[in-house]
Amino acid sequence: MVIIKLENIGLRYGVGPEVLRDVSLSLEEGAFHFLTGPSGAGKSSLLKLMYLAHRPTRGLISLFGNDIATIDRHKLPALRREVGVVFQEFRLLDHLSTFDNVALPMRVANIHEKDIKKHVTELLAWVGLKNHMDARPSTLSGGQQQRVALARAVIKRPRLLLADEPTGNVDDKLAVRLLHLMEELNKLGTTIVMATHNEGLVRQFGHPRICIDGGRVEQMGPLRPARKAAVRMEGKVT
Ligand SMILES: Nc1ncnc2c1ncn2[C@@H]1O[C@H](COP(=O)(O)OP(=O)(O)OP(=O)(O)O)[C@@H](O)[C@H]1O
Repeated sequence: MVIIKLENIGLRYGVGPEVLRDVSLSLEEGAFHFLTGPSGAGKSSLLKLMYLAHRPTRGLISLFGNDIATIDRHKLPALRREVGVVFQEFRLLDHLSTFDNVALPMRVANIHEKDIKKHVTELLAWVGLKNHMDARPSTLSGGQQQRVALARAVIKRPRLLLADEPTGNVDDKLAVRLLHLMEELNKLGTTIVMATHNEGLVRQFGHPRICIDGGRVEQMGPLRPARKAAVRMEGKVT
């Protein structure tokens, strides 16, 4: 199944120049792609389009088989809830603790508190934040906040994960650990697009890349998953 499809997309901010031009791509369920390209190339803009945070100036987007231009606006929040997203600026809620930030998507989905406690505690331990569960995000380091943002994005095991440099603020060892977490999620069926400047990680994990330069997709590896997409299963992420 095609998870997201972009056809001849153009995007401009206000009256500025087009920052994305003639972008067409289609991602199959279970794919894992690195999104690479120089600073200012349009990686964040592309991820925000895929999250439906921006509307394209031209072209078509279809998410989980729904044409975004014609879909009933009331259905958009439900679609977005199937997408996990890590923004460069994290967007954590500072009036909530680390635990409550990560628990939020599960609470919105009315999951039982007992299950929330179990899953959130396990996931925060996995990302090395066991001792910071009660901390407010503003008291954490940049790398710690980034891990909270990633944990929040994956806790409900989204169908699609869009991660904008999710390892940009952590050391290499932790970056590899976070990549392993994303690989586990991918094996369980989540389609992943991860923007990164870290060529070492791209080489080590070897997923095909979507390379963007000057707003154009320059080069792409195979868009189908390298291995058979795993069936979605119940259970925990870690
Ligand atoms: N909100 C905005 N308003 C106007 N222009 C914007 C806005 N956001 C991004 N741009 C412009 O769009 C272009 C692409 O920016 P984008 O942030 O998508 O690049 P990027 O590849 O993610 O860069 P980086 O690797 O530095 O994060 C840049 O020229 C940038 O100045």
